[in-house]
Amino acid sequence: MRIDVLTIFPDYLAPLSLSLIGRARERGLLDVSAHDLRRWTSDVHRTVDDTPYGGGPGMVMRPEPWGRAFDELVPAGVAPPRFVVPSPAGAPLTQSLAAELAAEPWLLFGCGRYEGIDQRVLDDAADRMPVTEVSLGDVVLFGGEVAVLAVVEAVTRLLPGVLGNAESLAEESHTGGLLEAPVYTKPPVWRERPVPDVLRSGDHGRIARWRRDQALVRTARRRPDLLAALPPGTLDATDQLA
Ligand SMILES: Nc1ncccc1[N+](=O)[O-]
Repeated sequence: MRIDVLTIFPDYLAPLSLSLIGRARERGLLDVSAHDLRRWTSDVHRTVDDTPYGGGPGMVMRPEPWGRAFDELVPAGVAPPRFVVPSPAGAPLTQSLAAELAAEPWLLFGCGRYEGIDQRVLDDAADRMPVTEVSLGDVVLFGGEVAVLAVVEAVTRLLPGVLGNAESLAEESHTGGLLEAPVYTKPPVWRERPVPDVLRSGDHGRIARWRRDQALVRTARRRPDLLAALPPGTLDATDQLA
């Protein structure tokens, strides 16, 4: 997968060189480039923003640098990327959206700053590539960079070969629609708190049942909305929600 990020703070994307993502890049599974949007400015002050038409606080990102960046990065005649723009006005980032993005060969991320990006940038982009505005949550951040780190992590860990142990993909929260069960490791007792006996019983049937029950209870308590959204038939007669 090829990933390009347009930002005025390329250093914000430095964490993409660390850990699993860094190793995936070294192994050629990922090609990640952060581009300083100011590279496509044309004035001595390398201006990227201006005051909003119609008044209002703050500044808006001007369209010209974005347009020049698209012209260079996405020339006519090449299969275009999917343009992903983190924004509080975007669709919620979910595991299923991450899986959808993980199927794309090329993602171009646009990091908004200030009060946002001139709408004509998104309109111009939509003329040449699919555009997806995505939100990390109903909270306002300073800009899109932190959200890009989160989206890139959610997407790239789904790519074949990036995670060492494919097992962990199967047993995690939000994959089966439920929150995952609590996890334990050594020591068997810590500050007089024992690990639940069932987990040390070696009885894999009982362990799977216990984990499912814990996941159901947790989901019912913390995220009843997820329970309501479960596809029909997910819960069976053996599932207890209390
Ligand atoms: N919530 C956000 N605030 C600013 C920029 C991007 C955001 N987001 O969620 O992707």
